Amino acid sequence: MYCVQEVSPQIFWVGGSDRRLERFENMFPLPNGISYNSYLILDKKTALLDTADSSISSLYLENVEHVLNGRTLDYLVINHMEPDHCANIQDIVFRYPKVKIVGNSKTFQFIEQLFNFDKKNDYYEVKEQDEICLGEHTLKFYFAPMVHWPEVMFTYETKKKILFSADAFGTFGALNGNIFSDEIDFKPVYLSEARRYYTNIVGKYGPQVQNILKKLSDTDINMICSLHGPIWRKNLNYILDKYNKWSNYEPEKQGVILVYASMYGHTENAVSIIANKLSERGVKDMRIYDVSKTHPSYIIADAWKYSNIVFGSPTYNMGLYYGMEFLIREMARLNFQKRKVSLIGNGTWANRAVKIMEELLEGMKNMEIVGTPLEIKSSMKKEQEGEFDKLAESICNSMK
Ligand SMILES: Cc1cc2nc3c(=O)[nH]c(=O)nc-3n(C[C@H](O)[C@H](O)[C@H](O)COP(=O)(O)O)c2cc1C
Repeated sequence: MYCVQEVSPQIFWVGGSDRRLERFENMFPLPNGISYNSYLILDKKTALLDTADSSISSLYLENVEHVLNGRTLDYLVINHMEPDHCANIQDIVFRYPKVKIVGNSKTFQFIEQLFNFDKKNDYYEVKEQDEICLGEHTLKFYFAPMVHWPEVMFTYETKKKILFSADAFGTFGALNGNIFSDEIDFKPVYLSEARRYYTNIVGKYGPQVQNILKKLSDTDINMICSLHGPIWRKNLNYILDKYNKWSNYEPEKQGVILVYASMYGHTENAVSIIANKLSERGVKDMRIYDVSKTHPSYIIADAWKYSNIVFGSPTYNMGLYYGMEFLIREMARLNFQKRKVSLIGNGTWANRAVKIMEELLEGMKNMEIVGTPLEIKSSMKKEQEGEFDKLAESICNSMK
């Protein structure tokens, strides 16, 4: 049976959640599932904003049919062509053959690449800030290229001041009956997953996120409806402030995460010793991660949050232990920047770990090496403790 909620009079959430999917994009673990949001506006004309993933197709189509209650669908607005949101386009255009498909030139290019139906005559191409009047509600389109994909646009409903923001402001995590962020204890339940979603999925495109935030800075917004996760209708500045920080690559917190690779425990031991020394000097709320144990998406999310990172890695076949190399390369690929980094390298006959980590970091913007990198030979010895004290001191000073 259908499962929908009213977002505002005449506007309905017709999406659904998938709690079975193991990994988003077949890559990112989803311990709490994910929601696929879609919205339907009933006015003189009807408009559906985006569709949903194929995993929830049958529920989704029933939801749309239920809310339309026998009416026809006039517009299908495509803010984002990624398959987790556009998978039901074909079903929608076949069920509602008079529907106009609203998008930009890139949207239509991607539709033709992904699908095999020919509905060119029903394309309704919009340009930046074009408007479509539905009756009392008016949709205004703001292009947000590369706020994940090049065709992305945000749709702003001018009467109720609702921003339909595509993937922006989205989060991992299924919806659990409550679809509004103010009905949920957002911070403990969703914030870390919102950060993990942003940093890993959209994080590379910080400048593009800044562009759309600037473009909309004079626009009154009462509600933000993303394609994933809860809707924002209260305390919007909270999530806008997070997005501003995240897209500027600014840390949310002065603090340290320590990330290590270790086969036999000696590099782990060195990292634990530094963490203890930092704790003795008053550093609070640290995180230690083993790259072989924790999925990189979690480490990247916390790296975005904290000001300082300590990387510790063994040398492996004259290279860097590959979990560590993968992680740092992935951070670089995501345009990660503006952090203070300290290094610990380990090796038994030719220690190359520090050198390689330094080279990888040199390719990233505004990464400052804090303290003298530590090189250990196989295992940490008492005679080296002074160097560890100095490194801990430098890290603490860098956070003042
Ligand atoms: C497959 C393999 C390759 C290694 N290659 C190197 C190397 O090229 N140079 C080197 O100095 N040590 C090398 N080592 C030794 C490790 O760096 C050493 O075991 C490590 O520093 C110990 O740290 P851990 O106890 O944290 O694993 C290698 C070890 C293994 C198992």
